[in-house]
Amino acid sequence: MKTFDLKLTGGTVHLPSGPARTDIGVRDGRIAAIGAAGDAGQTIDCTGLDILPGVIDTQVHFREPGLEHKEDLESGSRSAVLGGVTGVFEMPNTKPNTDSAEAIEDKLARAKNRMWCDHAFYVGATAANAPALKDLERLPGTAGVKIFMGASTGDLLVAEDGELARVLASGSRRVAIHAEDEARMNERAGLRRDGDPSSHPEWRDDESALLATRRILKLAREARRRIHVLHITTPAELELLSQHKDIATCEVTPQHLTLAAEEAYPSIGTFAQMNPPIRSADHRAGLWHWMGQGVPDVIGSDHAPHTREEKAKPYPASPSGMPGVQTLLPLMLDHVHAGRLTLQRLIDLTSAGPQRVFGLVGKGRIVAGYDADFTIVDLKRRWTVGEDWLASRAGWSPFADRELTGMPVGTIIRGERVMWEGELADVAAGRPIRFEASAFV
Ligand SMILES: NC(=O)N[C@@H](CC(=O)O)C(=O)O
Repeated sequence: MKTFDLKLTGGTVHLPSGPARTDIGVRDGRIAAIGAAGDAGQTIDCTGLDILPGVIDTQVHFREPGLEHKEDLESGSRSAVLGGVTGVFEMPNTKPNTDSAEAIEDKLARAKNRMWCDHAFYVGATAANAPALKDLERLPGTAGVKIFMGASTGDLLVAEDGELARVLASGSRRVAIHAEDEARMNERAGLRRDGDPSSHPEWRDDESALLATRRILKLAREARRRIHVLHITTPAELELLSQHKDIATCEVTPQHLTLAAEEAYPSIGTFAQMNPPIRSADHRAGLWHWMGQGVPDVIGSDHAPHTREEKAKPYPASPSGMPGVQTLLPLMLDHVHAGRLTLQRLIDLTSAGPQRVFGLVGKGRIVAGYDADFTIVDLKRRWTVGEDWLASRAGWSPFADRELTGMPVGTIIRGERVMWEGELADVAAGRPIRFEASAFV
């Protein structure tokens, strides 16, 4: 019998202590040894490549059930592994909404043998299911509860303080929040200019986001509940969140770190429309400032696919959201190449950060005993994002034709080579992600 099932040799391995030129031995889907000698059933030569802990994207919308013309669990997760992502948390604004035990069980059944990466599903909060959330959030394969404070794609919405308090009082896990203030946005609806998506950030302005974040922080403190504020778009929110680290974590997205209103709306119009909106270059600079201060905990893609035909409708009939799970890591590697953040910080935001924030079992670090999840990258490769490379059913990306430096070459999940140089394995074998007991207290 061989010592290992799989051995990765010759690569630069990004351990919690820092990068090291060493071999990794994998047995039974787990990391069995770092640096030890031994023979293996299969060896992958990683010379010249960097081996990162598997990238975990904690915000994707894969649209199944009900909206499969935009995406499904198979196409969305194929897109994920092609982009080097080994695990995803999938959002509840499907049709029907994922807001019950039946809906979670249905998604888990659909995921079996069809999802390429490991996965967990959020349960959507509503005024009606608030009492049940304390049980729903404990179902195996559940990522926890998601609250939409402002209306976006779908009809999940919990906007009133009383309702929000009831949701926060039901359960103990960290709750993911879409923080935009519904009442303020309703008052400002007249600011939307027909046919002009550049009015999107004027309507859903800074204050709409800041007000919602301020409200949820207060309610979370009263309920003694931990929260995770998704897709932050304003420096003011990051400054505020920096003072509430004991109960609040937060996410930034590659698109808010990369795009700016001044260029995006004139060039791609409604295809740049998302919630919360792409804002000005000054906002983008502010997000990078707070990135440098270590405030964001995770980077999530908010992969939110809609078809070209849907996106081409005139604003504001056009839906909000853009695909992104496949370009998350490539864009961020390009930012590393440009010197905007270190590779070590990126690893923290995409692997160790999600592990810490959500309490994943055996994922997020290259440590003996952990799942053998690796994202293998060529930091020097210069390439152009081609539409034929994109696997999302949406079929487009705001980043198509962009020249980037740094590319995911391989995706290994629990010791299986799921993607190598753009080629997929024969079978999709993603499994539900498990969570530590500490995630529930
Ligand atoms: N981000 C978006 O603009 N859209 C998301 C919903 C959401 O997260 O707001 C979608 O599901 O389309």
